[in-house]
Amino acid sequence: MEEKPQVLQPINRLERLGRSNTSQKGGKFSINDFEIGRPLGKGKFGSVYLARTKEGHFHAAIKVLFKSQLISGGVEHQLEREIEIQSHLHHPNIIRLYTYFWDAKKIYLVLEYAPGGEMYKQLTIKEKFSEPIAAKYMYEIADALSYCHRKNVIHRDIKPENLLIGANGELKIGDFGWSVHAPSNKRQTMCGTMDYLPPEMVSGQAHSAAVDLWAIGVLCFEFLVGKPPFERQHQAETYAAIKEAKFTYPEYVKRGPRDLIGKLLQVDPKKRLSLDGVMNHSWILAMIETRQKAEKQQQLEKTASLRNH
Ligand SMILES: Nc1ncnc2c1ncn2[C@@H]1O[C@H](COP(=O)(O)OP(=O)(O)OP(=O)(O)O)[C@@H](O)[C@H]1O
Repeated sequence: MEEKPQVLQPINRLERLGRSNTSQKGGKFSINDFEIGRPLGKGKFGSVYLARTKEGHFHAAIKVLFKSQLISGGVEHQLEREIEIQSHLHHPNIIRLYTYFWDAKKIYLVLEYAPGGEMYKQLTIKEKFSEPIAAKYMYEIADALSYCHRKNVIHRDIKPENLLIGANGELKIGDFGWSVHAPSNKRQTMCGTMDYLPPEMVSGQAHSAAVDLWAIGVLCFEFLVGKPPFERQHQAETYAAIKEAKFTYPEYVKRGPRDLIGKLLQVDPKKRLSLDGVMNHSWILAMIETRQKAEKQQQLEKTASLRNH
């Protein structure tokens, strides 16, 4: 009997992509189970489309990757790890990977759809976030990473480009391409932006889950200022600044966030504030309370204006 696609089952058993490369078709579903909608974006190895299951009309984002491009880019193992890790993570601030399947040429990842789009785009439009919004995002990412670390998963590539926004405006970690199971003794060379690399990775030393603590310190700064703290004209200058955690705050950054960022951007990984410490930081708690009060007030005003009409 054919599987009904309305309830998407998470992956139970990861089939090696190496093997899938030789099989014509595989997985519980096929692309024929979906109606494909508008493109949501394009990555290095393929495109992402809005989609819904033909049965049950369940919305999802389908990432279509070309096997030939994955192979020529030498990233099959990275994808395999991304699938293996992401399929086991179930958290409100992490994009779910529901399932995947493949045909002769392509691999399809069926992902939770994030209607708010890219965090990076929002930050570009708004230039910088208000303190209550930045603090809410910081709480959410700390909560998601705390869940990952408990499962011995280190993300290693936290930056606005890898974050999406959910239906209720919540932060969602959307990309696990560089994540690993801890502990990782590997020296890693990474491509892309260097702005989020911690001192221990810049120096080519072994690293731990504390790399994610450094990255959310950089993220908090970028949320509030609109650019990362170690951005310099030349890469060598960025490296030098990272190694000494040397950066300055614009005047308008207040004491509360300075305290949090300073406690995360510690050169010694052992000295960095824990994720629990982030979630219980006085500035985060105060900002969340401010936001909740403002939302309550808005709700009251809305109810009152409805009553007056
Ligand atoms: N789950 C999703 N919900 C909504 N939009 C998404 C989702 N996943 C990806 N997108 C959109 O599709 C774009 C491409 O995603 P993809 O993960 O392929 O590439 P990327 O991570 O942005 O780039 P790269 O391939 O260079 O790492 C994203 O930038 C985003 O705009």
